[in-house]
Amino acid sequence: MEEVVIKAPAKINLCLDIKGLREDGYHEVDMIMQSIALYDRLHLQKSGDGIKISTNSDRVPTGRENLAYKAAELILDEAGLHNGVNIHIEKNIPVAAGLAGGSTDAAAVLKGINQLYGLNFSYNRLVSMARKLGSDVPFCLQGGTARATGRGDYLTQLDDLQKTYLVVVTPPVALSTAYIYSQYDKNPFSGSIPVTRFVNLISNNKKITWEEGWYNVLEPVSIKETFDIKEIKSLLEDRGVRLSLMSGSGPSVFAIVDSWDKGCEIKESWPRRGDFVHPTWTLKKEF
Ligand SMILES: C[C@](O)(CO)[C@H](O)COP(=O)(O)OP(=O)(O)OC[C@H]1O[C@@H](n2ccc(N)nc2=O)[C@H](O)[C@@H]1O
Ligand SMILES: Nc1ncnc2c1ncn2[C@@H]1O[C@H](COP(=O)(O)OP(=O)(O)OP(=O)(O)O)[C@@H](O)[C@H]1O
Repeated sequence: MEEVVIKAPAKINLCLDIKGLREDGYHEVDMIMQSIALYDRLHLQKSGDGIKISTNSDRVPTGRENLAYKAAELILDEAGLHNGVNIHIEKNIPVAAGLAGGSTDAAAVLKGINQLYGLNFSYNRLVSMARKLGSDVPFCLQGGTARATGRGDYLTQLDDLQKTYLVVVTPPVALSTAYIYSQYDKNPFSGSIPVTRFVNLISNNKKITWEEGWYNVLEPVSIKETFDIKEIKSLLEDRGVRLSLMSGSGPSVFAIVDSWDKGCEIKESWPRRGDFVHPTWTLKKEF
């Protein structure tokens, strides 16, 4: 095989709680993650000399800072291979938007190089590489619906949801995950999110029924940084959605809608010109 093309889906956080600060400086989280049908597409090609990144986006670095580059370097090194790879990232996921764009590209590179060079690394071996690359990368490797604890890298796979339609809205502002977590510490959430209850509800119903209490504790922090989030939430609620929530460290906001058509209707009538409005749906797990 000389070339592979891998789809790299975005994720949303259906809820996100923070339990405290860990000794390693990261936050202990408890969240439910969901992969969605909004994809980057990675084209991987064998090459003799080094790792090269190209992309259609002017927001994505093409050097060592790219998480896809780091993933390629790591897996080639673990395999003891001196060969290289050319990676073209067709970027569709908004950047620095709370949708794990970089993390999913990294996960796709691990899978892609495993296939391209026939390395036969086990899933568990890929997970341990994913952990080294970032907290969201292990989830991006498996997809579907999962509870994530620890740094976000300790996963409990949940049953797949029934196909659920969503709309994701991203304003044209980037938020740094590290900055949002650091701001959170100045005013931490005093309550607690009943994540176990939500996990049980999802497992019993195979869908999200949006009872009281679904929340992302980073949302008020990011709202302070950018008023767009509040405006988007109120526009979504005006359009009849039951609940809208910020994903990850933001600024993307998502809402469940009854049908694909409803998502398209929201997109077509969206009044804020600079926003990225994406009707989409939940995905099932990959591994
Ligand atoms: C906000 C989320 O996207 C929710 O899924 C994740 O928690 C962030 O995951 P990520 O982007 O893969 O994060 P990493 O690349 O591991 O870390 C970026 C920075 O975010 C902060 N960070 C991240 C994860 C975590 N559990 N606690 C943290 O405090 C740290 O300052 C870290 O330096
Ligand atoms: N392959 C990549 N795609 C997008 N951004 C990348 C990539 N590699 C490195 N980056 C850098 O990472 C930063 C964060 O981008 P990314 O899209 O991963 O954020 P995010 O979706 O908020 O992440 P998360 O939801 O995991 O916190 C960007 O500002 C960009 O400079």
